[in-house]
Amino acid sequence: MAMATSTSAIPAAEQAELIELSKKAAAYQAVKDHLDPAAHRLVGIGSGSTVVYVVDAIAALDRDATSRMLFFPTGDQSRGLIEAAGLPLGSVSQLPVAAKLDVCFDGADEVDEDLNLIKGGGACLFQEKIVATASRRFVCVADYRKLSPRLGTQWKQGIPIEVLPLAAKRVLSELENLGALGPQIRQGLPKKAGPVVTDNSMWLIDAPFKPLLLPRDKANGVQGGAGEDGLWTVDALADQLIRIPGIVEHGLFYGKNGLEVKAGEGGAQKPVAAYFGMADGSVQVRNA
Ligand SMILES: O=C(CO)[C@H](O)[C@H](O)COP(=O)(O)O
Repeated sequence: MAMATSTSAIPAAEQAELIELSKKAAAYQAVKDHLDPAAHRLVGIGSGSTVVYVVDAIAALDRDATSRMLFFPTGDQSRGLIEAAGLPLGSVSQLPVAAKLDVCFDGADEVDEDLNLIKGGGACLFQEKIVATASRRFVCVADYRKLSPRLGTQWKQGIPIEVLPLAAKRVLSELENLGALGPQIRQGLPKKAGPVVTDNSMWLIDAPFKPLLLPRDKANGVQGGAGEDGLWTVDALADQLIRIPGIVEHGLFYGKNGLEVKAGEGGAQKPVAAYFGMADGSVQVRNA
């Protein structure tokens, strides 16, 4: 089982620099391996700090090729990145349902052994899910801190859940009933007083759960998985969350990836590959 490399003995400033370098390495490698300038036309651009390097890597490619492409953002931040890089801007609202993006690149807060993800730490997840499911291939870019055996092991602040503001309190109780450990409405302080408001004018709840199981854990005799004692498999919890009235979308990306769905079948949320920049400067790739 691959584990995050420990850097705890390194001074904070050096650690921050290592993290930036690792994000950059992952992003450049992912773009090199998965964006085909000769063939690809429609490209999704996710949100977060690692995606900044994805856009840098794309902007450094041959302009004749990238000017023939359209780049689809997952929110206000990525729209700004695409525009600042002078790349052609698309809009998912104008993309026919039958049309697929060739590839999309996005970050994650945590990635498990089966490439299930937690996303939404940067308050974007709903449009990210739309873009991921609209793409043939979703490629995840991250640094070594995101590598995890099971979701909820490294990322302790909880699963980000986008909610309709008027339903937020009811959703908090429903989450507690499912076993969430102290779910909270995300607050904007120190930069904004009151709840964080998403690009879709919603609020966010961060809902910590015990680490989420994979189907094989149950087969291997681990108890729980369907909510018993607050223990869930990723799929069972994700299916349960989306049934709660007031939850617009949650930050679990799970189920199938773009290579697993049949032609005409949609709904692939998982990446086909995840690129992790490591503390030693290398890039580790987890393929589906
Ligand atoms: O889901 C996201 C935004 O809501 C990001 O992809 C996720 O938070 C990772 O961000 P970063 O690349 O800054 O670590």
